Amino acid sequence: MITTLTLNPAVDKTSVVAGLTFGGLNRVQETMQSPGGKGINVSKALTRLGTNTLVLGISAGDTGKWIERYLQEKNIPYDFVQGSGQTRTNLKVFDQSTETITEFNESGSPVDRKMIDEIIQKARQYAEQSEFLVLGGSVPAGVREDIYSELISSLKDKVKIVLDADGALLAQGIEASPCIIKPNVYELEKLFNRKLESEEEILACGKTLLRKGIAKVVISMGAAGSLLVSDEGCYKVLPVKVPVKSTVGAGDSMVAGFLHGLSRGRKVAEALRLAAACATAAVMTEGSETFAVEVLESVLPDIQVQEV
Ligand SMILES: Nc1ncnc2c1ncn2[C@@H]1O[C@H](COP(=O)(O)OP(=O)(O)OP(=O)(O)O)[C@@H](O)[C@H]1O
Ligand SMILES: O=P(O)(O)OC[C@@]1(O)O[C@H](CO)[C@@H](O)[C@@H]1O
Repeated sequence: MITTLTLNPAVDKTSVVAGLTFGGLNRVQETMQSPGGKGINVSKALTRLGTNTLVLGISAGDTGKWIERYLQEKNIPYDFVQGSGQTRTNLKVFDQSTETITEFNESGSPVDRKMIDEIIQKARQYAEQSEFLVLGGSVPAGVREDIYSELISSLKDKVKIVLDADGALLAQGIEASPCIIKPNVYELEKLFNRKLESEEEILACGKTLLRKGIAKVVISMGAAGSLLVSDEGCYKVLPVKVPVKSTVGAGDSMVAGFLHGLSRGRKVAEALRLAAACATAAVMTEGSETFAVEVLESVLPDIQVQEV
C-alpha cells in the first residue's frame, strides 16, 4: 500500500477562459471541480493505476465533506483528522489562447498542535503497513515548517518517505533525508538559491542532494521533460509535445507513476518512463482530474528515456 499525507487539501476549482484579461471582466466558459492537494492527487492517480493507496490528511467543514464523498465514490480509502473552518478552495484559471494556467491557492484554515499530533499518530499507525509514505504540499497556518522533517526523522526507519514540497518545508525536510523527492526546477532554484540555466547545472544539484542521503531525486521541468538523479543512475526524459488542457497535478501524477513502477519491481528508468507518461496524460486532461488509462496507454510509446 502507498499512503499519502495531505495536511492542506483543497477543492480545486478550474475555470476556463478564452483569453485571460488582467484588470477586466473574464467570461468563464466552463468550470470544473475536483479534490486536490498533492497527496490526494497522488492517491487518485495510484488508484487509476491499480495500486492500493490510503489518503491521510486534515478535512474541515462542507468542502472537506465534499472531498470525503468524492473519495468514497471512487473507493479511495481515507482517514482524516477533522479540522476547524473549511478545507480551502484553490482557483485555477486556464487560458485557452496561451494554454497556460494561473493559480490562486488559499492558505487553508489554521490547524492546532493537537490536530498535528493526531495526524502524526495516524501516519505512524499506517507506516508499517505501507511501502511508501508520500508527504505532499503546503501546510496550513499554525503548522511549523519543520513538520515534514519531524515526520521523516521519526518514520523513515519504518517506511520509504517521498517528499514533494516547496520552500522551507522542502529545505528542512531534505535535512532529514527522505528516500525520494520530486522538486520542479523552480523549487530546486529556490533550494539552491540560484538560477539553473542548463541540464548540467540541474544534474549537479541533484547529485548534491544524493550526497545528503536521498536515494532518488526526480526533477520535473514542465514542458522540457524531466530528469532523474538516483543511486541507480541518472536518466532524462525527452520532452513530448501534446495539447495542454491543464498542468495542475502533472507533478503528482508523475510521483504516482514513479512509485507505481517501483512498487511493481521495475528498474528506475522504466519507473521514470511510466512517471513521465502519467504526467503527460495528466497534462492532456482538463482541470486537476487524473488521467484516463487509455490516454496513458496512448502516450506511453512516445516517452523516450536516455541515460545521462
Ligand atoms: N506544457 C507541458 N507539455 C508537456 N508535458 C508537460 C507540460 N507541463 C508539464 N508536463 C509534464 O508533466 C511533468 C510535471 O510537470 P511540472 O514540472 O510542471 O510539475 P509540477 O510543477 O510539480 O506540477 P504540480 O505541482 O502542478 O503537480 C513534466 O516533467 C512533464 O512530463
Ligand atoms: O498550495 P500547495 O499545497 O503547495 O499546492 C496545492 C495544489 O496547487 O497542488 C496540487 C497540484 O499539485 C493541486 O491539486 C492543489 O491545488
